[in-house]
Amino acid sequence: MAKIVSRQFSAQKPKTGILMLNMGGPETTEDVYDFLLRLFSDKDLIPLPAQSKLAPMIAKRRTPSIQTQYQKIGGGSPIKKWTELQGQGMVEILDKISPATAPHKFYIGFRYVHPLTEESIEQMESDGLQRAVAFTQYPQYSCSTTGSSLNAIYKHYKQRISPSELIWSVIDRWPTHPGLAQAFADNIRKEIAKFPIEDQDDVVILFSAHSLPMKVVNRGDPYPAEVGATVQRVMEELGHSHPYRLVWQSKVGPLPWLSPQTDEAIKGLVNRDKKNILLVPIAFTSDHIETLYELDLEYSQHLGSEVGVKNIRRAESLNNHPVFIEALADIVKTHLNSPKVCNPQLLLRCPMCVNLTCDFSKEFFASQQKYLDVLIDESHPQKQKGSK
Ligand SMILES: C=CC1=C(C)c2cc3[nH]c(cc4nc(cc5[nH]c(cc1n2)c(C)c5CCC(=O)O)C(CCC(=O)O)=C4C)c(C)c3C=C
Ligand code: FES
Ligand SMILES: [Fe+2]
Repeated sequence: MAKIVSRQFSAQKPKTGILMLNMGGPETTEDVYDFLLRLFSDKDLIPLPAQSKLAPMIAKRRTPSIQTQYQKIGGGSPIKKWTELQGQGMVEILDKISPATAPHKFYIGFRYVHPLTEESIEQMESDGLQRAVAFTQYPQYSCSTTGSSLNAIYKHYKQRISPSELIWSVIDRWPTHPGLAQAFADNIRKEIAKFPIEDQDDVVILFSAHSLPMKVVNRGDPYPAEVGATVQRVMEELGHSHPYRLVWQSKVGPLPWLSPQTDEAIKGLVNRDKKNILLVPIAFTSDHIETLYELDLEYSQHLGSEVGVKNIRRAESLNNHPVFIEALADIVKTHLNSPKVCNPQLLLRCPMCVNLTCDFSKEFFASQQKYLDVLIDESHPQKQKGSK
């Protein structure tokens, strides 16, 4: 369908909307069931037989234990608070460094809690933006995370009756952005400095990322390689000051997942007399249950003393690190300056993908290119006249 690209923008009205995509987490223990229900209903994350019947059963069964975990970290997930701070900081910088696309407004699009991606899209439509950027907050691309959020945008438009006025483009991954690596390196240096001085040279850096089922890895999911790329950039930034490993946490269910598991790696290192360990959550940018519960309580406190570590600490999550916020703004500015709706990498399906939604969703984003071309031509009238 044709879109009207020429519109007047007043100083107050946002011109560019940035939809910050993430999974989200329950704000209170009362929200846990709904969070789990949406998560287990997501066919792009966990395809289950008879999903609409099984999802409520599994969600119900898991709710009490997940509620206990959230209770132990203060009653809920802080992800919305951090995303709001990150978004606010990012648009303030963008208004300064990218005046041509200002005013910028950020929106939060969570997959499993409010504000849901679909709700924020409708808000963006009614705000009458000139263009909309889907900006994943997962630095590394997995079809189970960013892919699922992008599929949700496609599915929303597929069932939407009124015509859309938005021109969508996508920032789908940024695993090696220099600001991301610098912010991680800064938090690592600060945390190593908190080890007893005589132990600081002995520290092993254990980068820990959420694991993936081997079925997903073997389908050709890009996430493991991209997490590895982030680790390499961070280690370069640190001048390879310490030895390190990349390990995987939060396996769910009985099937094989990518390993070594973080808890087993801690045990294995201690058994090999490496007893000063720094844990670094590398695939999520703000605090969440895996950092605050799994890494801090389960591994650092309980497992650590059980297996006899000397010192075990965790690097702070990026949260509102100023270098990280600058990086978010820089990623968006570079994207807005580019004539492309997305990275060519987004348009390639996994070699073993059997999910047709991936195909349709990639087509949907690729189809936005013709509208973006018109918008770019309209914003550079001299270029249009001057050249052939
Ligand atoms: C980059 C991070 C993540 C990837 C990749 C990922 C893949 C993935 N996850 C599941 C299953 C579950 N994940 C659950 C929670 C959860 N997952 C991530 C991140 C990634 N998941 C986070 C940060 C969280 C916790 C949210 C929080 O508030 O901290 C859960 C629910 C919890 C539970 O029931 O144990 C499930 C289930 C799969 C199957 C998968 C890849 C296919
Ligand atoms: S599962 Fe990766 S593109 Fe479909
Ligand atoms: Fe997960």
